Amino acid sequence: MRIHAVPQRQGAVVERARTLPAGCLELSRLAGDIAYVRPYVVPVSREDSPTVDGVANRAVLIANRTAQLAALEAPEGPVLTIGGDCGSDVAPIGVARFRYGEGLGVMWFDAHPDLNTPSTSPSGAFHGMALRALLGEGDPEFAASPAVGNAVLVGARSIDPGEQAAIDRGLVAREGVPGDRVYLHIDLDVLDPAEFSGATFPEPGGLSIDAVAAAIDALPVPVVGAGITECSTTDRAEILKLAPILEAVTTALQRGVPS
Ligand SMILES: NC(=[NH2+])NCCC[C@H](N)C(=O)O
Repeated sequence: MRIHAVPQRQGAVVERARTLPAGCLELSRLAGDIAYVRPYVVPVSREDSPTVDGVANRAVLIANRTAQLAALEAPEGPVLTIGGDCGSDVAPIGVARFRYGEGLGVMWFDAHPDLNTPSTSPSGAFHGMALRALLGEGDPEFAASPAVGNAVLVGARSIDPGEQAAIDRGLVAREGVPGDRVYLHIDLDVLDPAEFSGATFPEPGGLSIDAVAAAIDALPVPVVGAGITECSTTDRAEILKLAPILEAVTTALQRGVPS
């Protein structure tokens, strides 16, 4: 397997996002130690760019995607992406959708559904639009084509009105396993901030680290890719708490896909 560290912060606009790049690098080191893989750091921009068409830092995000797509050309798989904001998981999931076809489903472990469009977003932050883009909607520049057909939200508890409307019309499910092969997207804000305090956009409540690891261990279908995003802390003790999740994810990825 490969580990791609994507120290992108421009998809988040909160102050705490300033430390996302450093948190990404620290978390990717631990992931590398656990998986015995040297992380590849994708050369994303450290700059900002203006809000265009309702998306903050839009030009920078497009440039960052080009760097990610170049890294995703590597033939060895599967890939564990360590973000960065949740927008850093859009390119790898889009590539997985191409590679694995319609049966690919996405499990979106996140306190937020990330189902905004530029017109419903309260912030202009692309990380809040990431899943909507993967489902083929929102800003056409980012809308996946082919789109992901099936996604399940896990742990969502801070939902904007435009996101609720998308859920109500059945764009995503709230339980079950979304396909015969799955991509795991794990925004660390899915966790209870009382246990892990290092996420960029924490929300009260949430899942325990052990519950997330157990849910991954119990998946009945192959895991073809994964992303762990929104780590804004460099506190070693805090990051070490995440080891059970990294173990579960790397074990699932290394198990591979039966041919
Ligand atoms: N993956 C995340 N941390 N998303 C935060 C999104 C917050 C809010 N819903 C927004 O669109 O701005």
